Amino acid sequence: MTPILLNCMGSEHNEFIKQHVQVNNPYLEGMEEDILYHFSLSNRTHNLPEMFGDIKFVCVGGSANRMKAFAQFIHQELQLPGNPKEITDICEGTDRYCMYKVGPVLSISHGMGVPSISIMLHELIKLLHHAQSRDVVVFRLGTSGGVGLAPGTVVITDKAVDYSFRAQFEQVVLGKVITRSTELDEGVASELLQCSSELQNIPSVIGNTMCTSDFYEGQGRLDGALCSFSRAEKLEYLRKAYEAGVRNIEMESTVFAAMCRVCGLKAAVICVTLLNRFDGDQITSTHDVLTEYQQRPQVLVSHFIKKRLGLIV
Ligand SMILES: O=P(O)(O)O[C@H]1O[C@H](CO)[C@@H](O)[C@H]1O
Ligand SMILES: O=c1cc[nH]c(=O)[nH]1
Repeated sequence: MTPILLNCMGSEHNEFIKQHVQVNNPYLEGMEEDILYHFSLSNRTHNLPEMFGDIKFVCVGGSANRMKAFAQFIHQELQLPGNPKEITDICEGTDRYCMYKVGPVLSISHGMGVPSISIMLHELIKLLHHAQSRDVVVFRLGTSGGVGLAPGTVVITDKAVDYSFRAQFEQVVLGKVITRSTELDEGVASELLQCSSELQNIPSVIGNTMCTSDFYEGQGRLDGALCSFSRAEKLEYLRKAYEAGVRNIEMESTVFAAMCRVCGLKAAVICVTLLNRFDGDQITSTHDVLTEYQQRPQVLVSHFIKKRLGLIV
């Protein structure tokens, strides 16, 4: 039964709603088969409860290589049997996204930008629903441009905000704009900050994250193929963003927060900053430095998962 239809049916049902993933679409119920096209999976051809029913943590990030590396890393961290190098891509039937399952952890890539992550999230949320997964926490592990922070700082998002610093995501549906809230789970964010204080070399802050639909002009960069503003205008916009609590800029957080929230999934965004945007636009750190920065959100979330699983106190 689709939880959303049970909304007014008493406390037992409310408990069911809290734990399960709530797809928000009455038409799904009547479909004989649901093909998750971009994952190359279907609820008829695959036993989704058997494959994914035990998932408790989903980690998503833009790059396929990063999410494979994360899957191998968490395999080692959880000391699971088998060779982490031999983990296979569940979505190998498509080259849109990659997906690895490591015990109770799912690691998935989502590409760059709101349209790419939103397609992935529709299919992920339906997958978790078909699999009857319960009590799932979803993390976005990403990279970002810092606003007034030293490169390498990990930002745990308080609110995901749009270009006007509003905690909302606008989606055009049938020619009309639908606005959804982008607030994330406060408890998970503070648990993550606590985890960072227990680790060495993961400088972390809680702050707002601005989500844009472009890396260059959309983030106020002066180094794109097009630039329609002055250096002074760029710095003024970043100053206003800083005053509104923005500490980093990336390209997926608002739709990620909005979709997880509507579907009853606890979610967090953890992005490392690659540069301080007050100092420049080009990413000049060496490959090795950038690789180490990108591991920081992974180390933080691994600590969180191990604590939640009771593997460390
Ligand atoms: O590092 P990822 O997760 O891809 O995230 C950030 O990096 C990409 C831009 O380089 C955008 O997708 C942005 O959100
Ligand atoms: O400046 C940056 C760096 C990484 N990702 C972004 O979206 N912006």
